[in-house]
Amino acid sequence: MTDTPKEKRGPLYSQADRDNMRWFWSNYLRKHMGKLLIVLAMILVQGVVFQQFLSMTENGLRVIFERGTLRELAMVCLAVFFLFAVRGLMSYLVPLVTVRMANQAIFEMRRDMLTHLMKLDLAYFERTKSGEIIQRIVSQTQTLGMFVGLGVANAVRDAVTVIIVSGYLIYKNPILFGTAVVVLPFIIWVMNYVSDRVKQAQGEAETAIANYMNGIEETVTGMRTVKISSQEDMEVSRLMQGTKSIRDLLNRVQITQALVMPSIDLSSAFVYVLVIGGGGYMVLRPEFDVDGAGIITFLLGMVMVFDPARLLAQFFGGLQANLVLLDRVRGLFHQTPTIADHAEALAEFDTRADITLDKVRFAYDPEQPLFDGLDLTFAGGKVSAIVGATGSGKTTILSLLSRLYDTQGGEIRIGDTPIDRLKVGSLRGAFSVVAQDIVIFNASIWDNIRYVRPDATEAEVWQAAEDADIAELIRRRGDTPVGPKGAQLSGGQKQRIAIARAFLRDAPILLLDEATSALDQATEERIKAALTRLTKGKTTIIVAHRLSSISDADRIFVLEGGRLVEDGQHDELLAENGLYAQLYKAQKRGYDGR
Ligand SMILES: Nc1ncnc2c1ncn2[C@@H]1O[C@H](COP(=O)(O)OP(=O)(O)OP(=O)(O)O)[C@@H](O)[C@H]1O
Repeated sequence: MTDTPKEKRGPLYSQADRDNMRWFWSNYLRKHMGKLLIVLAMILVQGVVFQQFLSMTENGLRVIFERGTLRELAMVCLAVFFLFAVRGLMSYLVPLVTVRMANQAIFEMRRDMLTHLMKLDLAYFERTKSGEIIQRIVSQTQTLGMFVGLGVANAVRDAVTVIIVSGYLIYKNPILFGTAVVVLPFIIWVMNYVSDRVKQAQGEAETAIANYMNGIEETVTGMRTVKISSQEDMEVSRLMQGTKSIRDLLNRVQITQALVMPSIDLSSAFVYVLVIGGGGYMVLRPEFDVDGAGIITFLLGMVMVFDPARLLAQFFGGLQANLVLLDRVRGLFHQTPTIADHAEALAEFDTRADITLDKVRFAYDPEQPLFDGLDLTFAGGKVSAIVGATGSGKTTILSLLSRLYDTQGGEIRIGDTPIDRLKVGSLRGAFSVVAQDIVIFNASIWDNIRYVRPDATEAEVWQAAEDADIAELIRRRGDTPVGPKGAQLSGGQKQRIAIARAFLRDAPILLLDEATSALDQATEERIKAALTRLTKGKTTIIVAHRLSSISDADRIFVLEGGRLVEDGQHDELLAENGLYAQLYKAQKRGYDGR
């Protein structure tokens, strides 16, 4: 899973890249236009400082070589010092503004990402690796922020310096400058080559890192299985494959980027030779009217152009990598939820009404439909149970009721209202759920229970904890967090937290999916009385394998391979002598040891 497939190489500055930059600009930067203009002004001052420095140096050299006095020389030195002090001040002020601006942009982008993430369908999280999501929100946004905050500001400063100083050099000696520019096509070619390769390698590196993070997460969270099966060495070698491909990819990115500097150095050496040779020739030939001070200053100017040009070239290499990141980050916003509020969605509905599945069609995998026209009605205010072999679709029915997935045909109604005409929040607010896969956060048991109703009073939380028979454990553990995913708790303790949540939430529709399967008989008996109180007057749907625990349900639905094969009360179903009776007898034999 840590293999990194070779990705298709996209064009440089593609339409998508331009769209992404426009998106970033209009959402996160344009609002800081005022500050950006101030930054630009400061950057212009920095460029002008260099031009002034050149002009003063030329004058200073003439003072030295020709007619100068010590006083004049001192004045030139003072002025140069002043100029660089101004440039230094700007170098401090520019990041002061840009860094805050970029961090604010990243802050807002993360806020938008998290908000958007919460809206996405459950299906998105089932097909997307968590490492990929974490990487987008944590490291890719961070790198982008640093790039925007410092990288772009420096690049603008360097570009301004190159333009102003080049402009000045063209003005002073267009022939010599024209000679120097011959290296430009070579530099552009190198830059394109590097950018192209960086873009592809960066894309592959990001995918490899996402897989890697996911692999580590799987290993760490599955450590119990790893240890019991003595697979530590296999896990190390599996993760080392990812470690290796990241090393190789980063080598590729960075070694390619390292091509930039020597090519610029080579070009600058070429240009300096041209300037010294060509300039020297001009000084020696009277028809050019150029003196030594002019040539030395020109050479100094070229040095001052090449240094920022080098950084600028490096910036364009980095820009490709960051465009890849921007594309990944924005990719999250391209994911759209399908389960969302209808334009005229209702907030109020009769939560005690019957719940009807009417010709429901649903498939996780289009090739293998699970329900193909399922009809059944859960009576409002009564206890219904769904039984059937594993994989027959029991949990899926519960998921469809609360719109964790949408049906692909037919409809589900509460009373007369189809559930997709209700506000998703109102619909889900009507459910208390004890699910099979209980999610426990690394907080105290108390906080874990209160999670489903943060406004509950202390007394209400204690009451729910007492009802679920977990209060004693809370008293013993106090505020100690329960470990990642509740690792320090037993299965039964986790289940009791989930039951306490259902008590605390006290919503009108109760879904219990194998809610007491991990409890010992004595604890189950203790909780059962409280659960019976809880279900009073509520529409309750219970999924259970242990048929003895649902024998007093008002109605039992028996599923087989996504089809409803029987329904009725316990005694009726036994009398029918069908699938339910078979399952019941098989379990009874199992318990009796016969
Ligand atoms: N998120 C999912 N993505 C793809 N397939 C799924 C998903 N969840 C369940 N399935 C498949 O759908 C079928 C029904 O699953 P479901 O969990 O509803 O069965 P169940 O009757 O509740 O089983 P169990 O008694 O084992 O809990 C199974 O074949 C399962 O593999």
